[in-house]
Amino acid sequence: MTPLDQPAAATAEPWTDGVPRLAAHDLVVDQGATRAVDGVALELRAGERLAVTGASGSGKSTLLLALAGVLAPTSGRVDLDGTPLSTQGEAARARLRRTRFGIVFQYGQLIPDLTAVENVALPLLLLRRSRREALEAARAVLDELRVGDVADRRPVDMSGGQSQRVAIARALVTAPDVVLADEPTGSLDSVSGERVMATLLGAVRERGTTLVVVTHDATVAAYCDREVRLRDGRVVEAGSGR
Ligand SMILES: Nc1ncnc2c1ncn2[C@@H]1O[C@H](COP(=O)(O)OP(=O)(O)OP(=O)(O)O)[C@@H](O)[C@H]1O
Repeated sequence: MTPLDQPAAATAEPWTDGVPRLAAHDLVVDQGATRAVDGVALELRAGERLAVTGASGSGKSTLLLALAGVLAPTSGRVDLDGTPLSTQGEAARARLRRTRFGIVFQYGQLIPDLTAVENVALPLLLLRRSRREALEAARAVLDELRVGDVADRRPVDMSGGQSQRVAIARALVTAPDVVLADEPTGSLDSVSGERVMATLLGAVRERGTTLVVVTHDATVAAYCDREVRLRDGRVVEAGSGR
């Protein structure tokens, strides 16, 4: 079994300037008639890795989407480097999502008609990088995540673990400051899931990227710096992951 990444405490920087990379203040998010996130406060420094756990329906995915600025808060706010996302217009928020955030979903959500390398290059093409530059950068990240050999395959011809590595590569290719991952190994068996998670944890650690990962897996949570557990949209337990 591949061991998970080394604990991050040794490299975690102390607070330097007092401004967290990502912060939620009194965050409330309604989903239809449901108060999915109900007054969450969080502060994450650069390079910190947070696991969000909780039962199905406890608000984990909604919290993640609000942290990314995809879902607008009903009240409260999310700050990136001290600047509220909500004070930015939709176009500026969309640009922030493309440049500062990387998002990984449970089922990868790769575009089926594109090859792995084209899927990974896409965020760079959306940022108007040249096709050649984008494809080169995409191949480099695929190699790093040990899926360079499937670069020219379409998702249908990849295993679940390979697809998730490609999805992680797509989230990392723009060198985002924050990666948000929603059950990124939830569709995989435990051995394959652990390997993929080790890859993700190692890659963000190497880059000093802040990570918020929604997980049901206690092992994953244990290797993050911190864990918060949600119940009915509220943080019921917050503590060190280790
Ligand atoms: N689009 C929506 N419309 C209405 N209610 C929603 C919507 N999305 C989520 N909800 C409700 O909001 C609450 C939180 O859902 P959310 O998906 O954030 O939880 P979760 O912890 O991520 O669950 P899971 O582990 O099953 O993915 C649940 O009660 C859910 O039914």
